[in-house]
Amino acid sequence: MSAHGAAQMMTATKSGPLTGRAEVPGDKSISHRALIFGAMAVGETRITGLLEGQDVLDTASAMRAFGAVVVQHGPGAWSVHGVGVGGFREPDAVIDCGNSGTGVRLIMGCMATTAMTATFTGDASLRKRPMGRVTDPLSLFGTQAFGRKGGRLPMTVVGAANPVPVRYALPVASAQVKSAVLLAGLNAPGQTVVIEREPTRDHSERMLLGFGAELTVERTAEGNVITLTGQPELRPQVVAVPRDPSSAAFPVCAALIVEGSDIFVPGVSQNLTRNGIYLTLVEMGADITFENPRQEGGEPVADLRVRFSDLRGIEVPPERAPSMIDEYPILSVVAANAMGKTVMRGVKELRVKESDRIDAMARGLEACGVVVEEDEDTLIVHGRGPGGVPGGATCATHIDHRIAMSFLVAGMASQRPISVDDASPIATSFPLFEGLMMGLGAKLTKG
Ligand SMILES: O=C(O)C1=C[C@@H](OP(=O)(O)O)[C@@H](O)[C@H](O)C1
Ligand SMILES: C=C(OP(=O)(O)O)C(=O)O
Repeated sequence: MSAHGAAQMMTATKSGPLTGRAEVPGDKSISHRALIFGAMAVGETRITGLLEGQDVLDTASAMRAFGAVVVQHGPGAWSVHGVGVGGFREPDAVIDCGNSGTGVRLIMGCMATTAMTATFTGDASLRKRPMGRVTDPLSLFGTQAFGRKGGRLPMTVVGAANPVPVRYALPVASAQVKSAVLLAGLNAPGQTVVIEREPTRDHSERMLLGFGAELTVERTAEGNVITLTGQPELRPQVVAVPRDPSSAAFPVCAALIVEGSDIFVPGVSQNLTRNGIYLTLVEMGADITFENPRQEGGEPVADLRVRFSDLRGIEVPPERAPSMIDEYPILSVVAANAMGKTVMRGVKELRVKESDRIDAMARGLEACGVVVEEDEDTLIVHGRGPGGVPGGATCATHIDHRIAMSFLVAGMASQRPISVDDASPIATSFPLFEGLMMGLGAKLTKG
């Protein structure tokens, strides 16, 4: 929801060893999609492990506004009575996607090829983010969009009454844009083709297949060519949402930098389009073991055992960026606690997330006594070695959950405490972060 409540300052203080079991919540990307695909299927989809973060709750409200019946049965247990592809009804109020880029962009896609009008808005962070990257390809179907200057929310989208299928090569590596085009293609006749040069998270493709759509992915010299046959009848599914590797990265990275730590993080998705952070941490010398690898809910998962480690800075391969795009803020905290410098190139997409994440991390790390270099597409962190970050600063979080969690993790290992000006956005993706981290031994205090 847009109404951003009172700011909640929070402080992290040097913590003893982190130990125990960290059960992180359900995957945010898969949770959004389970609700959306459930709403577009005919009949009842059952979901377990749904992330009950505000981003996902806002998507649940939006699906209700379009006519689906979305019910919570217990913690993480939800059902969606879908209305079928093309079966959405026109919402009678503005759709408020709160803080969620994934929510608004995917929902624009799924209504774009139905003859109806919907107006979208979000919080102060989401209203700054570019929507043209989605409305440009949607216009090829015949959809119209009227937003503020620069393609910003609030925005009214007029769905195409007679959509045509499209062939679209993604100009940016974005699973949100890919998914919006595929969702729009569902209600267009014929075949919609999306070409992605660099692979991005593939949850939409997996889920479309699971819900019974006809979809092929061809790996060619120009990248992945994804072909979707329009106007299928989607069959309702039972969806078990695996634990979120992006959320897991916070306790994992905290354990790596807080001396003496040894934690267990069960059932974390190891989807290859999401596991870049784990490859990178292992290259830096992290002591992580991936135990009991198995399939859960159609995704590869493993249990992670993580111990405090002496880490070294590395060059992160730029082509890895799409598979760890949300993890650069926490990686830069790990880098500050490693020996030597860590070079992160090809990361300009970070500038259009909930905040400009390169700027937010660079300014905050500098305030904590860490030397940082940046340009439009690059972040370089000069490591100070284990426990070497001075800290003693209050960092601005800019309505960005990942910036807030990153600096709180930094404060668990720094010499002096680190505060964040507002921890409330953490509720968008990881509502139980504070309790979970304190349960492991982290020292977090409000104020
Ligand atoms: O499709 C998704 O669920 C997401 C895609 C990524 O965004 P982009 O598509 O903008 O890279 C990621 O940053 C976001 O947290 C979730
Ligand atoms: C970028 C993120 O989410 P979204 O784009 O959905 O707001 C994120 O969760 O880090």
